[in-house]
Amino acid sequence: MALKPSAAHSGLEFLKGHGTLNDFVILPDDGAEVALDEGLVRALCDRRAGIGADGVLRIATAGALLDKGVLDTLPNGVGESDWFMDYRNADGSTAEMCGNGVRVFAHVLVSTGRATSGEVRVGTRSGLRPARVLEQDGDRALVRVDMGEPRLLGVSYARVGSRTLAGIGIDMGNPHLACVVPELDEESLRALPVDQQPVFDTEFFPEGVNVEIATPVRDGRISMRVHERGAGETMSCGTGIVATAVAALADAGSETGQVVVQVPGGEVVVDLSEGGSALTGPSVLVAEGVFRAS
Ligand SMILES: N[C@@H](CCC[C@H](N)C(=O)O)C(=O)O
Repeated sequence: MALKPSAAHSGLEFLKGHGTLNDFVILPDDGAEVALDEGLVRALCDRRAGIGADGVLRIATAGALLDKGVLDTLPNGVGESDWFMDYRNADGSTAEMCGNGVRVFAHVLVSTGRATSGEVRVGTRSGLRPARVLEQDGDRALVRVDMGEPRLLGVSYARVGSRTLAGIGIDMGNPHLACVVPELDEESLRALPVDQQPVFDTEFFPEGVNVEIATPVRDGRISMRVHERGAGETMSCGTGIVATAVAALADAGSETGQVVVQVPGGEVVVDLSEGGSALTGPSVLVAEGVFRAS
């Protein structure tokens, strides 16, 4: 796709893409000219009246977002000339990070000529997340993202349907409760009402939380579902996948290693090293057009 940076016009140029079916409207808005308020994000993400997505990824330089007051300060490691992934959940709320989003964002930067292949510097509200497009065949790519150090917050609980599940709170830049359930298999995971908002400890997670439920590690693999803050159940969540890989490996007595994570939207690979993590998975661009904002 060869969408040019957006210019002032009556509609909004957009791209649509997904990473393991976690789908995004991408707004090329290099100079941060668009007033991306809650109403516009909701309209874009509306699956009937809009384009439909779990979230919006605005492409702008960090410097432009700073000038326009969207950012108060430059997050850790991010320079003014870096491309910044201004992420919004479908309900219009802002989130610090989106792992699948960074894969799609880096793919778009390379495919629109904003970045060359090699290491792509992606600014996020939780700091710099370098990404590398490992393979690209037009609208399909395989992208690896340096996801930073997962930070353990302690044990908490979520109520999902009639079950109370213990999990580990993990900060991936954004908050997660990763529940690895000992006796769970793929069939019983499918039966859980993950589409309903889980009840969680609001004192432990005052800013809300993304809740993941997963099977234990078997042959280096886990299966996971997620209820995302600000979006409901999604088919995949990159930050949640890394958090859950951390919890699943801890459950198996390890801190480092590789875990293949199966989510409803596909499969990704997590590599955990001392003090770091990486997420490798697909990015697919499916459409481009003009949104007629009313
Ligand atoms: N789907 C994302 C996470 C998006 C943000 C999340 N809903 C939050 O509010 O923290 C991912 O791939 O990481």
